[in-house]
Amino acid sequence: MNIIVAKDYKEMSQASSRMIEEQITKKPDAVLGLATGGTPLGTYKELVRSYKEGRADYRFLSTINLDEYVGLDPEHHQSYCYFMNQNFFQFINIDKKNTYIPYGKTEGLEQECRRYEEVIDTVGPPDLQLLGIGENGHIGFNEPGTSFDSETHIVHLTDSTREANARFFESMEDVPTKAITMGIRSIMKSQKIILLASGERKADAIYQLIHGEPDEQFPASSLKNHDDLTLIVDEDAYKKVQRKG
Ligand SMILES: N[C@@H]1[C@@H](O)[C@H](O)[C@@H](COP(=O)(O)O)O[C@@H]1O
Repeated sequence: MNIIVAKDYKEMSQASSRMIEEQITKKPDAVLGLATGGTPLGTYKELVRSYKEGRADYRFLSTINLDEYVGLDPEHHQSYCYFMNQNFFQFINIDKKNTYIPYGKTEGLEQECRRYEEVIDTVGPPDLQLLGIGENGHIGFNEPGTSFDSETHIVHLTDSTREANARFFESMEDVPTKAITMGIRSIMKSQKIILLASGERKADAIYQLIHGEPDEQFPASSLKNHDDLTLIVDEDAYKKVQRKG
């Protein structure tokens, strides 16, 4: 595992966008695995800047997102589809038909999971997967206890994850209770993985990721079995590692 400790959120975002840009420069038709949440927003901002300044071209790029809420229309303001358009896709020259996000509004959820895993296997697997991390160690929406052998599946969100995401909704009742997520095995199919973490809120999770053994009770620890993992964290998220060594 490579670890890059950035001074703050901005430097963390710059370091991750640089790695993504290198990937696209090397392979313009690369496939990127993308994440939502607050953490990667700065990275998307930097990538938009690169496009505007003529340093990045996304014409041939494909993207595969990690997850989506069940029951939300893609146009819903809190859907991850909307998030990606609002924060990234609308500002760059990506071909929208090459952007993949699970469809959460379907009646046939199991079928949607199988379809999505096929997308990962045929369009992807991603050359590079960007990840955030939940305070309880979740990646995508893979909550503690998820099998390391899991592929795309439906999850019941834990109260702690719903609470952490409630800030984006009008009230806690509006936060969906289920989501479709790439599984741990699906995520591990990527060639390279970058995991981002910022802020003291993530310090315990980063400590456990670095020092713990792979354990299904802490989903991010599965990544320790990947041979090309880079953690990019800011000093606040790295605080506990630094303090305890
Ligand atoms: N499904 C997403 C995850 O992909 C994300 O990593 C996590 C952390 O979010 P944040 O980056 O806002 O802390 O939130 C959600 O649960």
